[in-house]
Formats: sequence, structure tokens, C-alpha cells
Amino acid sequence: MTQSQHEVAYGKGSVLAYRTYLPPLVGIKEIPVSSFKGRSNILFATNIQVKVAGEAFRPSFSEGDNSLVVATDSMKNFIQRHLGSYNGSTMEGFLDYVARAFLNQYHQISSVELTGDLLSFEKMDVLNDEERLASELVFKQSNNEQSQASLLIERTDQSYEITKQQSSLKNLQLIKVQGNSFSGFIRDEYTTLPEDSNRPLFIYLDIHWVYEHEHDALGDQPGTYVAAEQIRDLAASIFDQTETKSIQHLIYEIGCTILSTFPQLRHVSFESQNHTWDLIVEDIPGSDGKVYTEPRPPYGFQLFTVTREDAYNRQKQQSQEGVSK
Ligand SMILES: O=c1[nH]c(=O)c2[nH]c(=O)[nH]c2[nH]1
Repeated sequence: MTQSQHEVAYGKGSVLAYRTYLPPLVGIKEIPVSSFKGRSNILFATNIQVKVAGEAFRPSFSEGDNSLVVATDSMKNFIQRHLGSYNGSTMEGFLDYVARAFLNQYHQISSVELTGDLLSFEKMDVLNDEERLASELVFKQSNNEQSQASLLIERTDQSYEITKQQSSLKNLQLIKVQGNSFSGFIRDEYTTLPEDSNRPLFIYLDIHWVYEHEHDALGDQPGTYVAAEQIRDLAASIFDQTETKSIQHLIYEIGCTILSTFPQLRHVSFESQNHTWDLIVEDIPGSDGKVYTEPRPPYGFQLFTVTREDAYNRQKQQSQEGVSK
């Protein structure tokens, strides 16, 4: 490996920037499984990480020469002030705007990688003329699932090129109380887990989606923008409708449905965790109910990327099943 292939990079994490009255996200394509119509952006609360890379920074490491160093404190100011001048409506668009501004401002930066969490604040219902309506002023911070975007832009000879772009829904925690089996797995001298024809399935999901054309992610043409809220509702709906055979099976179904719903996406990746509860009381007289508790710490996980080819084959298979019925 030559010297120039080693990474030379630095940056700032946990840059908090809260903007009020960003232009709202309107005009997205609505889908039947989701009531999501857009975001008011009355509060657009962000937690950003920036990483800048470039050979020009090597002497700051090897010789303590700071002459080309942009202080990470200045990076923080740069991001926060640019949230004031950003006129778009999405995290993806904001990251693109800031990344290009960094490259314009500092010639020594060869690439910028940004990751932004959109912190969730939900409108509270309040009494307004004897009607309960969503407040335009009072929000509650929600520590549930979060949407995130990330972007890598590199300087080329003539201009800038996006070399990585991804949107994500992180830490969606879903429980389905029945309608899930897990059976048919290898039984050998190490197997103690019984087959289960009907378990409560509790999963944590990170879902990442990548657009065919990066520009579709920005939100300035909202008809192609896919909102994390839509991905959330779609995942829940598939979970509800599917007799799951495993988490592997479930995430494949979710991925194929996301891709057939949104043709502008190239692929969808999953990181899932199994947090299925342990059974404590199986029979409650006169009730269908049971009692469960948290499982002990080791947890299983699954990683899978669903491609357009997977979705195409799934659709073909489903239409053949439809014909044979
Ligand atoms: O959905 C599951 N997939 C597995 O691979 C697995 N392994 C296990 O012990 N439980 C489960 N559940």
C-alpha cells in the first residue's frame, strides 16, 4: 500500500443544530399503507457528524504543522450557520448543501463525509376552541426510532462527485404478539431451543435505502423522496400481514415490498436484532394471554441487502402463485 492510500481524516461529532421554521416537506408521493403526508419542519433538530479527508492534512499529524488545519470548532460553527441559510426541507438535502459548501470554502479538503440524525419531536395534541388539534407550538421529544442520512462527496478535477449516499431508519423496535414461527433449523448435539410454531417476535430494525440517482434523495423534487416514516409504516404493515418463519424471512419480505413500492430505490439493507421475550406463564385460565419477560443478553442478528433482482423475482413468484390459485 502506498502512503497516499492511508486515510488522513479528522472531524467533529455530536454537532447539535436546531432550526425552527425550515420550509415544510410537502408533495411527497403518498402510499396506501402510510398516513404520512409530509413534515411541517417547524422544528428541524439535527445531530451531525462531519469528517474531512485529504493528504493536505498529513503534515498536521506528522509534523504538527497546523497551517492547513480547519479547527473542528470552526467546522461546528460552519454546520450550525449553514442550517440557517439552508432553504430545502430534508436532512439529505442539508448534508449535500453543507458538504458542497465545505469543499467550496476549503480547497485542501479532498472529501467530506457527513452523517445526520434527525431528532424526533412530535406535535402534542392540545385543546383549541373545544377541539383537540395538533399544536403548532408545543412538541414532545421522542426517543424512539430515528431517521438518519449520510453522504460522502469527493472533489474531482472539475467538480464534486457523490460517492456514497444512504438514508436510514434506525432502531425501530417492533413486537408482534403472535403469528410467528421458527422451526426446521438444524437439530444436533448443540441444540436446546425448541421448535416454536407461534412465538411473540420482538425485533430491533435498522433499515437503509439507497437511491438509483442520488439527486432523488435531496427532497427538492419531493415526488421521488422516500420518507423514513413511510418505510416505518410499510415495515409494520408487512410484519402484521406475514406469517413469519424467521426474522430473515420477514426482512426479505419487507425489503421486496419497499423496492416494489419505490422504483427510484436501488437497494435496501437491513440490520436486525432478535429480542424475543421468554415465556413465563403459558396458560392463563379463561384467557388467550401469556406472561413473558426480557430475554437474557446474547441476542441474534441478521444482515441482508435486498436488491432489485430479488424484488423482481419475488413479484414474479407472487404473480405465479396468484395464477395457480
Ligand atoms: O428469526 C430467527 N432467526 C434465527 O436465525 C434464529 N436463531 C434462533 O435461535 N432464533 C432465531 N430466530
